[in-house]
Amino acid sequence: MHIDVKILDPRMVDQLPAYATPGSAGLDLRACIDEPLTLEPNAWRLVPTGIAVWLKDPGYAAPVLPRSGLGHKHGIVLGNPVGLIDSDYRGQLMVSAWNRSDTAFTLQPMERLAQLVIVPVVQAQFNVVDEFPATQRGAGGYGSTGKA
Ligand SMILES: O=c1ccn([C@H]2C[C@H](O)[C@@H](COP(=O)(O)OP(=O)(O)OP(=O)(O)O)O2)c(=O)[nH]1
Ligand SMILES: [Mg+2]
Repeated sequence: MHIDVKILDPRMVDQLPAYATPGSAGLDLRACIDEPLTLEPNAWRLVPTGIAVWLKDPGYAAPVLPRSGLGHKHGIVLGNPVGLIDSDYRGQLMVSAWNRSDTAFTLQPMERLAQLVIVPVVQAQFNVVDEFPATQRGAGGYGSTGKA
């Protein structure tokens, strides 16, 4: 699949999003900031990535997810826990970086901050009905099937 990308920050010219390994699902997004950005405990900031993508086809979308290293080791996750890029969005990809830890963290310019995953999407049509057919689960949830 080919996706149109616009380079909004010249530093991204030779750093286009790329799969780090042949089996990678995520494309790392970089923090296109001019100087180091310190996120105090529980602070969050909207960080530009220097690129825009146009997915174009409503059959695709792109969740923005945290990187596990930053999230687990440093508490740097996303302010909107998962970002979602619509197929018709034409603006710069932005990452809401949230320091959920109790230690300040300094983000370096061009550091890989989050990852973009391109996924298929189904846009549903809704039929309004009065009843659903019975199923084994019914309305059970929240652990209704037990623990073991
Ligand atoms: O982490 C994110 C989340 C969203 N977006 C952009 C792309 C997305 O298509 C658009 C709108 O996002 P969303 O629908 O999640 O936000 P909203 O609060 O519902 O805004 P809107 O009313 O513009 O849809 O913002 C980002 O750049 N980064
Ligand atoms: Mg929206």
